[in-house]
Amino acid sequence: MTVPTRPVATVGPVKIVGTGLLGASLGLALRAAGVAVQLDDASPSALALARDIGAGTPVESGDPEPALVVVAAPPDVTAVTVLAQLEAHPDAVVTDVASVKAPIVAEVRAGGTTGAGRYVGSHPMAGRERSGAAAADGDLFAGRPWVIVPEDASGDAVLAVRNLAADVGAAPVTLGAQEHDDAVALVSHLPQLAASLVAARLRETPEAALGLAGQGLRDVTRIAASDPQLWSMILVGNAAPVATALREVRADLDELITALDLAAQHGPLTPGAAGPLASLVAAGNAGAGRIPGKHGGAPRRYGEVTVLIPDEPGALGRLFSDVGEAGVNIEDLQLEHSAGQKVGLAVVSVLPAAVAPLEAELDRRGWRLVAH
Ligand SMILES: NC(=O)C1=CN([C@@H]2O[C@H](COP(=O)(O)OP(=O)(O)OC[C@H]3O[C@@H](n4cnc5c(N)ncnc54)[C@H](O)[C@@H]3O)[C@@H](O)[C@H]2O)C=CC1
Ligand SMILES: O=C(O)C(=O)Cc1ccc(O)cc1
Repeated sequence: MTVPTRPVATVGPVKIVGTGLLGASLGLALRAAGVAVQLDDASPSALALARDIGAGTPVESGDPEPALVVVAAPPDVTAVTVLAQLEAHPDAVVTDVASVKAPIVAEVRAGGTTGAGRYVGSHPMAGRERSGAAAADGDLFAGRPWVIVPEDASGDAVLAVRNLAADVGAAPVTLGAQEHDDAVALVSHLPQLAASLVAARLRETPEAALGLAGQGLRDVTRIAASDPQLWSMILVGNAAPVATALREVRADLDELITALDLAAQHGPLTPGAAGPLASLVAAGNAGAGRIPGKHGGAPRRYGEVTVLIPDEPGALGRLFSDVGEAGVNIEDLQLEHSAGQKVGLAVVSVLPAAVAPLEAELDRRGWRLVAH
């Protein structure tokens, strides 16, 4: 049995319906906190995988009634699943974690259930570009905001969902449903489309050009690997705010294209060519500087140590063993290797406090470190 490491306010059992990335990550986090977790999924194989990674136990008839049900299914089936769970568990609080809130809150309300006061919409602002329990991570929610949308819910129901968020290390933030959807259009949905738009241009880019790609392209396109089906549901679910954001981008794009056409036709020093470009890059500086955590805001979860890896058998194994002997745990690893290069880069994510000692130890052992 998992031994809880800190006091937990969540009263179990917690039933998780939808045991993919979000559901299984939540199950892992709750199990680690010592809370009983029941799992349910429309897909038997998804359910079995979540069970096998330790996210909880598949629900069975005769199980104790859950105190809290978390619906972590795709957005298009979320409202109907919430309504079914409110009916199936008349004393339970029911929440969901879908990435859009206004249409789901409206559909639950329109469902005419007597249990609407037990429903609290929510959205952990934590995820990744992969789906399914295989990508689950019990630390996914640590330090991340978790939006709570009380609307018509009772105070007790809201408290249960706030406790859930806090117990898995997230920071509860209260918002109205539309307020949430307007905000995520800008901070989550527009970035997804921007990444996809840039990455889509690469389909026919010559390989020789792709071989020149550096960290900039990788940074901008990381989330282009997201699940198309999930994201199409999210985007149509938040259509009006996303369309508004895209129109604003289109106005900026039109200005940039006009300036570039001027430069292309009349030379780079043509009046009116450079100004709009500099303005846009400066506006980007100002916007990026406001992102919490990037420049002096909330701390990042991990620090990074970047090491040059010679392209020879066993080099990576040697690095792992040296990191292990330095007493440091590798939290994540990214490998960058350009075609035809004799070296690659290993970006090793470690706890922030381990960065400096690890760099010193790897340097002492002869590794070439790359400064950020
Ligand atoms: N992927 C991400 O980064 C984030 C996703 N979300 C939200 O979390 C929810 C789940 O997303 P993921 O875990 O990424 O998706 P996923 O694809 O990894 O998992 C979804 C699971 O729901 C199951 N499912 C589908 N229909 C069902 C139904 N009718 N009843 C029960 N289970 C059903 C699927 O079999 C699958 O196992 C979505 O609503 C999404 O908007 C929220 C924050 C981040
Ligand atoms: O990977 C990232 O940077 C994310 O921001 C993940 C994410 C995806 C979807 C959400 O609804 C919330 C968070």
